[in-house]
Amino acid sequence: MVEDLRYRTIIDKDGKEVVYMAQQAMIIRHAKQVLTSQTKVPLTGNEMEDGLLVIENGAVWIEEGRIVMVGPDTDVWNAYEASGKNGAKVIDASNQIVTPGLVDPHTHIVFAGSREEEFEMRLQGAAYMDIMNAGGGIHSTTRSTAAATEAELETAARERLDEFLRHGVTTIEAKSGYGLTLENERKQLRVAKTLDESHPIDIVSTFMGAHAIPLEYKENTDEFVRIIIEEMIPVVAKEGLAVFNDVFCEKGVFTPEQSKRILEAGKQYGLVPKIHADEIVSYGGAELAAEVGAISADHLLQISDEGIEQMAKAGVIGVLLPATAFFLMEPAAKARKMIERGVAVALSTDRNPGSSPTESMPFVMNLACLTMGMTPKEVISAATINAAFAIGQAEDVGSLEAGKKADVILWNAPNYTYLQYHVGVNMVDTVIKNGEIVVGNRIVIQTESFTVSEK
Ligand SMILES: N=CN[C@@H](CCC(=O)O)C(=O)O
Ligand SMILES: [Zn+2]
Repeated sequence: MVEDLRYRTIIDKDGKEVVYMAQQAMIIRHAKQVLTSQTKVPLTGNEMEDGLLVIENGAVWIEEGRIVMVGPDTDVWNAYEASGKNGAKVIDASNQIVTPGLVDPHTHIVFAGSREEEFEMRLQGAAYMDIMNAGGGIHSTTRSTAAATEAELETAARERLDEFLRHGVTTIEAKSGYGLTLENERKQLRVAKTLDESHPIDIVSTFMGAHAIPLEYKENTDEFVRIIIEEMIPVVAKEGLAVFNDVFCEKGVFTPEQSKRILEAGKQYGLVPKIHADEIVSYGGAELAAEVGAISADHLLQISDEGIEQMAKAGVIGVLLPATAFFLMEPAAKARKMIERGVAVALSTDRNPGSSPTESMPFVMNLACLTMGMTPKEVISAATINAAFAIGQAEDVGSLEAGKKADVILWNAPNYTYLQYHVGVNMVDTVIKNGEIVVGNRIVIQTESFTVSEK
């Protein structure tokens, strides 16, 4: 059957299919507030607060999947009328706020199984690392992922992506790391690639063969490091399966010295370093991130003062994962200290089956305020533009600026503070990806005779 490109089918919140007519322009009008930023570099210090622009009674003009103009409603509407065009689909956002599509810069979404039994063990006092060292944790998910077919992994990850989308995320990073053999790492990365090509969410892939030391290499960890460097990285890079190379630099996993070798080897093949740093103990991961020129260092629950200084100096983005700290019942990262000392902070779910089984960036944003003392404005900067910088996508996403992808979220909230204050609910009303409504069932006012009909 030939697809009729004049029509688009979307799934509304009740799971009902709605058909609407696709057309060139879309204008979101009368938003209570449009939140965006305009910057060529990650926002740091006071700029995380002041760099977030609040346009009262704002509008966004979209054409062919890109943003044409953002500003006060009258300015945008006058410019549209002056352009001599008509036929735009107009969305009334008068009870809503509008933000860029959220960016999640740290996820592990391609895996099989779940680990609720470990959750129960932890509730009874077991430690996350002890469970892993006893052959559970990451090893347990590695076993279930090895047993799953590519199609099964794709189905499971697609459901997670749908949940992300319903929570306002339009771009994510996805790591491998539940393979730990070349074949199984490639399997995960191929699934991420397929999903990037077939799901509305854009996916940027990270190779993370250095996620755990397989049990059979426990006594000879350097041999596994050699395999990653000599056998995995060259193939993954050659096949174009990843942009970034990540290491779990942690006591009992990869030492800073091994992590450095793996990250430097990735650089030789064009893979940009990222690091899981200072999560459980202070281990020099932040300092290493600065030394190797990592784009980001993530977790940072136990970062040292020296690590903060060096990350700020080297321009390494700190990706903070407050849902992970919350779920592991650990003290939150010191976001205030990092922001005050000049580290650009981004936020992420860290979606994975062991330490953060959530697809909700709004929940992460709530936690960032409540457990790390970030302000509502800082939180939006961290979940949009700084998150986009943390995965090298800021030229295209992370803010509502002319020329960028039209990834836009309409929230059922009267102002940006309410978004953080109304805790634990999903206030996403509409998700627009590349100029198309992909979540939501909007009342659309037509400026011409276009129709919206239900199947
Ligand atoms: N800490 C290391 N890796 C993941 C958890 C992976 C898992 O437990 O399955 C993280 O970022 O939290
Ligand atoms: Zn992680």
